[in-house]
Amino acid sequence: MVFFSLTFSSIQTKQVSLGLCTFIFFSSFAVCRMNSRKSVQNLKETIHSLLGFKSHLTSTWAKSVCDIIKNLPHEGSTRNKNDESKIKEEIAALTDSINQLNIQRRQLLNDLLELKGTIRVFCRVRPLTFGENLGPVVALDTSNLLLKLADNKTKTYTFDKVFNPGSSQDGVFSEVEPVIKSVLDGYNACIFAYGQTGTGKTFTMEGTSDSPGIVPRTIETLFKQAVDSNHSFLVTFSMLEIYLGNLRDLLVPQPMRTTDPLPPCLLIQTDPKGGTRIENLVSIQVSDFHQALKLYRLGCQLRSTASTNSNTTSSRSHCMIRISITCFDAPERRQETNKIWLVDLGGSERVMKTKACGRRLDEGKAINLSLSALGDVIHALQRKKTHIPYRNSKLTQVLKDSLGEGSKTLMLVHVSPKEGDLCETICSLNFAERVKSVHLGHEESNEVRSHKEAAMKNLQQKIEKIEDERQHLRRKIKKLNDKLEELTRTGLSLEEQEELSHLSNEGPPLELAFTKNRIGNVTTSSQSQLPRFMRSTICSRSKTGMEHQTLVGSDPCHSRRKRQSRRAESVTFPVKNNSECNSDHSISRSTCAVELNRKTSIDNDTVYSQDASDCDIQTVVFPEQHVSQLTSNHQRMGQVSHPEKNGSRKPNKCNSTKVLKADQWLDLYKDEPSISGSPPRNNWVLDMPIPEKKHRSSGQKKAEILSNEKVSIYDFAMQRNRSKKQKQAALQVPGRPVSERLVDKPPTLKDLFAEESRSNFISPTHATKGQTMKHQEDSLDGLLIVDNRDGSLSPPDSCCDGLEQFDNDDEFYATPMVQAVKDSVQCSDSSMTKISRYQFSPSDLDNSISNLQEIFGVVAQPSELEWYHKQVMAIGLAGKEDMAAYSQSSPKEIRQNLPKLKPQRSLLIDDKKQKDLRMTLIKSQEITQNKGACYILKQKVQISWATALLGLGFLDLGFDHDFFNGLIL
Ligand SMILES: Nc1ncnc2c1ncn2[C@@H]1O[C@H](COP(=O)(O)OP(=O)(O)OP(=O)(O)O)[C@@H](O)[C@H]1O
Repeated sequence: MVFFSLTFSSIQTKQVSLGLCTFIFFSSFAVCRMNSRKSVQNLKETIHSLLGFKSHLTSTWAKSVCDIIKNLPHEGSTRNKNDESKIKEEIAALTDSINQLNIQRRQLLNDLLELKGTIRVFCRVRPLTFGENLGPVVALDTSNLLLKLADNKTKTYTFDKVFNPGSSQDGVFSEVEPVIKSVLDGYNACIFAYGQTGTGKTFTMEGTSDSPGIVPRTIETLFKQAVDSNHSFLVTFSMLEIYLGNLRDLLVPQPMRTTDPLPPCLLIQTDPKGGTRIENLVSIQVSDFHQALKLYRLGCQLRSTASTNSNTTSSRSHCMIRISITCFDAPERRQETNKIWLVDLGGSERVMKTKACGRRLDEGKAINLSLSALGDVIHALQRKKTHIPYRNSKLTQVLKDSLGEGSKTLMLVHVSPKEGDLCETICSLNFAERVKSVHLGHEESNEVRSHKEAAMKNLQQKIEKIEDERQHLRRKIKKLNDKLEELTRTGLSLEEQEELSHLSNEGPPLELAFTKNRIGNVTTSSQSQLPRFMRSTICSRSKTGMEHQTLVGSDPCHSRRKRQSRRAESVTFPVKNNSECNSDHSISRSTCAVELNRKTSIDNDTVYSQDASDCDIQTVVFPEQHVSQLTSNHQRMGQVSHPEKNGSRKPNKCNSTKVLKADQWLDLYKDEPSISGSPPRNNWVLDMPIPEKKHRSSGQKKAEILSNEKVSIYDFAMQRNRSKKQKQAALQVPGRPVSERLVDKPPTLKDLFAEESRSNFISPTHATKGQTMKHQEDSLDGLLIVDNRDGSLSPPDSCCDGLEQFDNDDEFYATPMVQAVKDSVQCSDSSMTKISRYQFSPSDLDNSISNLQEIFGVVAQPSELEWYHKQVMAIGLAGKEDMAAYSQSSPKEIRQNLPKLKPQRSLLIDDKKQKDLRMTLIKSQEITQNKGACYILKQKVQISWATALLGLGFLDLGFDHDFFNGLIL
């Protein structure tokens, strides 16, 4: 009545009309409700007459009225309850049937896989690339591969499946899929990509954005199957690599500075049940395909790759993805928790062929060793040997519980079609032969094989039939669930619902309005569809219970904060949460990552605390050992875990589970370029320690090298997909002992010499306690040398390591020498210019020395300057014209002509001084006796000289040639 009078008090006609209509409507509805079903039927006419009465009252209006009716408090109807219980019974019966079908399907699938073999080997031939000719590998049919050997000989290999070069990713995955399905049935599984480097292992596993590989497809299939299976699963994702025999977590952010703590080592442990556990490996709970894919891409970016002769983005490690699945409400599964490993093995390579050296060689050797260990293990398993050599490599240790009995193993051997790769192809195929079920000498007869194939086909058909039935039942259950939802939400019986939905058939279907409410991206609420004056106030809302009913009906664990859009978009899969995830536990052991992203983390805390009541909480499972460390981080981040609010969910069995949203984990990488696209692969590795420019003693140097070694695997860690700018910034971090270098730019001999010179060099002004400056009057003609503690002698400066020609001049200068002078006397750049001018001007030695003295005053001793000068002149013996003249001569002629060389402009010194110079140099060689810095100096000069001559075509002039002898003669 209040409403009525308020409405009538309105002056506007329209509102009066609406109010009148509403009044009439409510009255009629009340009467209808009182007069039971018949009255409800009359409602339609009543509303239609009202619509006729006021033509501007549209179907939307009618629908709004329907909404109100639906949300009116409904007096307990027994009919309702009967409907509900009937539907529930039906659903239960159908679920039971599905479960029965699941058991049947599981059994059939297992029989099928047993028939196929628990260890299966596929072979995939890479397509020819541009410029490659047809090679010796021919895929005869779907199970035979022909290899053309020398002398017209051929060999046929038989595999469970052969994929020719034209095979698609779809085709490959269809063969892999049964194994993935068996994972949901509780079996452990391993899928390997094996083969020579550059044959397409990563292509098969990772794929491209256009044709995704096995890993993304597996993740998708797992989630799809999980939804279909009618059970709730907890899925966790981990990713690691085995690089040079070390395990590295690919989901943990890398420390950016040396002061950042290193993540704890990954340790392989065996639990009492014989299962393998990797201590400290991060395991992130994922609730849908997209989250898992993001983590996968993140891991791919951190993987170690490098450019090799065979592949520009060669994987230098074994990349291993672990997806663990736990299901608490399916006792018929083989085990409660099981896992699948997806392994992109490092490429096998013949180091002789790849000509790898240094780290590439070590990587190649480590990969080959572990591959051979893997071959041994699978071979032993096939032969059912009593001893399985799991312990021979980290790879087989990690996979121990996923390779044996009750596990499915799939090996995809990749071969190259190239002629030049024949040897590697034979090696790969022999490896495949070794691990496959059907061994030479035990080949099945054609009859047995055809019988087996028929049986497999039969099983396959049965499975497909069951799949269809399941789908049909699932659709039925879905319909019933929808009906049930409507019942509980509206309180109307099924018949009444039908009536009402019929009423609103002029506008959008009634269901749509509610669906829109549930699908958060259309944020329209039922309220917004009402005429404004009919919308409930805050007080009236609580009375009608409209919102409450809507929320509860649509999503039992919906947050009160109404963040519908996010949920509706992301949650497609029932995920269990861990009730024991309480605030005792914390977030991350990667303190460095937390530190680096502290701000982000704190920001996220707020979001997290809101989200905790939602169903889509993601979990990071950490090992117990790090609880204390995690706790501190957790407290720092201010995150609190909330126990699961959904009572139907079972308690978590992981004691050491902490709660963190996967999104937050990904946020730790927010500074990295987008991880949403296909992971770009680049060639950055931390390859070599870059020495600092300061002068160090050999002791200091050793200490630094040792400390660098302590950085362990993180020296080599990839910081992929970073912009050049970021890399440079990283290089400039003070105190950083290691830095990144491009693999395709190895340090040159010159770099190494320059580095060695710098590290050996001790200027007179920088001589430390252990070193004394001696003036060797008698032997070295006034040369100032450094007497090192170990008895070796060093000149005050190491000499140049090459000659350089100035653009505007016609002379060769030893520029590093000039730099050395600059370093030792600590002169400014302007003085430097003067040095070069004076030192190489056509003046005599005395002039030069006096000029130099003039520049440096007391800082540099005359003898020191003289020493520099003499050396520079010795190196600058040959001018450009002479070089050109000698380009026509033989080495012998050059050797003979060297003494006749006219002194260059910088060698205008008198006979006595020339003699002194020669004496100095000769004595220098004698005294150092081919060791120490003088010897290195001599070698460098020889190298410089030889380089120059080699450049002119005198290739037979080696390093042994005594350049100084040539001078004396
Ligand atoms: N089936 C295929 N279809 C199209 N391209 C392929 C196929 N197989 C391989 N490739 C291409 O060959 C190149 C090398 O492949 P990939 O990097 O996957 O080799 P790999 O075996 O993983 O090498 P490595 O062991 O050195 O990491 C890539 O450019 C890849 O796209």
